[in-house]
Amino acid sequence: MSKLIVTPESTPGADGRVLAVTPASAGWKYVGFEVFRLLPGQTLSRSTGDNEACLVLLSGRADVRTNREIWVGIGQRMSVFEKIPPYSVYVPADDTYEVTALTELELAVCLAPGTTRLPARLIEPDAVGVELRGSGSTERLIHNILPESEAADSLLVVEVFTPAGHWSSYPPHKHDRDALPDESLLEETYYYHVQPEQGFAVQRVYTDDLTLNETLAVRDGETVLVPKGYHPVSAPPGYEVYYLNVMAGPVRTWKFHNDPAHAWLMPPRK
Ligand SMILES: O=C(O)C[C@@H](O)[C@H](O)C(=O)CO
Repeated sequence: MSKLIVTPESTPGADGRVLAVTPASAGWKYVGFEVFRLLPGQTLSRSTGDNEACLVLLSGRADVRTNREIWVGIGQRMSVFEKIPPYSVYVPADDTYEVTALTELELAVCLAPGTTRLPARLIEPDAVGVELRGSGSTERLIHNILPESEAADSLLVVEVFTPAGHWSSYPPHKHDRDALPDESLLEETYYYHVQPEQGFAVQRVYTDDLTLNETLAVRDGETVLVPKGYHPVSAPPGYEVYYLNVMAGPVRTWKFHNDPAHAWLMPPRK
């Protein structure tokens, strides 16, 4: 198994956690990522410490409380494949959160260093930027949950639906050099769901010199680490692919560089 794939636990821990990526486990500096599966009535309580957090209700409904705020009965979709934007909660560093599941809940906790103390806030579905990107067999649906136009210290969070037989994160691009204004350095995680769930996605992660050159078959519930390099994704015919991306780095901006070999595939800018 590739070191870039993180597999979930088959049984959740006592706190409901099925998957965890930390900077230490990934061998990088900024991005942390966890997935919890909570049963109705189960509560997850955490302090954010030095990190800011974006809690994404992937599926199910919950009450969410922070030090100063409470949101009751949030969440709408019961499967990511309903393809409606999710409810999310931004929690700054030095705060706490308590999530009580009202239904079965799949919760993603996206983490990165918090430097200021922005107020905690609810990100409602209406505030999520919905975008159709690409055309033909590269058309995919994007939900910009926490883009750089919205306040946060480090985190960028986006979810992508790739129809069966389509490609996304395509043409291949990378963001692994702190060389603004041309390119930003962002670590990235990809958390996958596949429908039907026996399917798989294919993701290639490679650098120009091919010292990193992996082609991964990724299953439902797995996470791919993208520490550097280009990282295109393909959804096989018959299998719809969902992923949630978390990105963070020294500067909170997404400036990517296309693989020059394939940049000709980029649609001309209008
Ligand atoms: O365009 C897409 O299909 C999604 C990607 O941009 C993805 O969010 C990513 O690779 C970000 O670097």
